Amino acid sequence: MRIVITVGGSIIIKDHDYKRFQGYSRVLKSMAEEHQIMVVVGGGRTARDYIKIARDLGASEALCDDIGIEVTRLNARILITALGDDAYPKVPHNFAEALEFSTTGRIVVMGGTEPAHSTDAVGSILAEFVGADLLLNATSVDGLFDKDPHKHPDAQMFPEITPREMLEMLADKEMKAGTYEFLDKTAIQIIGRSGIKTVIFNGENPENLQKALNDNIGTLIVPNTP
Ligand SMILES: Nc1ncnc2c1ncn2[C@@H]1O[C@H](COP(=O)(O)OP(=O)(O)OP(=O)(O)O)[C@@H](O)[C@H]1O
Ligand SMILES: O=c1ccn([C@@H]2O[C@H](COP(=O)(O)O)[C@@H](O)[C@H]2O)c(=O)[nH]1
Repeated sequence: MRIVITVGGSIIIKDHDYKRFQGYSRVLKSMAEEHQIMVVVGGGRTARDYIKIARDLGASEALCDDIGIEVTRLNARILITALGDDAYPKVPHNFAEALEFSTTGRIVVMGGTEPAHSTDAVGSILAEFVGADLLLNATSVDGLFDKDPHKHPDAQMFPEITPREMLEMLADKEMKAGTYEFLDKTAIQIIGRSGIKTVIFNGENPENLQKALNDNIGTLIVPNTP
């Protein structure tokens, strides 16, 4: 299978520990023995810190986004470093490059592309662009809940949800650098139109990347009903 995996900055660059990158790299290498793997890495707290400095200096939202993109690409380079020869050595800056690099048979790792969305959106566009069979969204919570589980202990996780239902949940969320909500609108719209099978799951433990392939974990995004 051709699989696109988005790895949240919230989990991979959580504590700036090289062992985390080693953990993800081990599992990704093992998955790449059977599947074609393309990875999109998020920016995490580091991106938010840099975006805040830029915003406090009066930078526009687009410039703040661009700074966030730089951080995601830096995180991608660190994962490439951990993967060694199993990864293509350069971070693609667009989808055509990502597809071209993937023809080498190596794992492709990228960060952001252009302003105004999250790396989750990059993952969904990449999945559509390369015709992926599966999009895995590894994040810091067990799946999509009816409200933020970090703020509401009574939040309930959806085992399944449609893109349309997700968009209704996000209708009045703001769109600012570093604050794109958990799977932003662009990501959901692309998942909706491409109909790609998508699983949102807790990727704090790298083994869950493999588990999300076969086991019933997290939230499955199912196609909209007509
Ligand atoms: N309805 C919801 N269901 C699940 N999580 C939610 C929801 N609303 C808000 N969140 C928050 O979204 C966070 C995950 O988003 P975050 O932006 O950290 O994602 P990420 O993609 O893993 O990391 P990063 O954006 O740093 O790359 C969770 O920690 C949770 O607190
Ligand atoms: O294609 C992209 C990717 C990212 N950004 C900006 O960077 C931050 C960090 O990315 P996360 O996916 O949220 O970790 C994001 O909030 C955007 O501000 C972007 O503009 N375009």
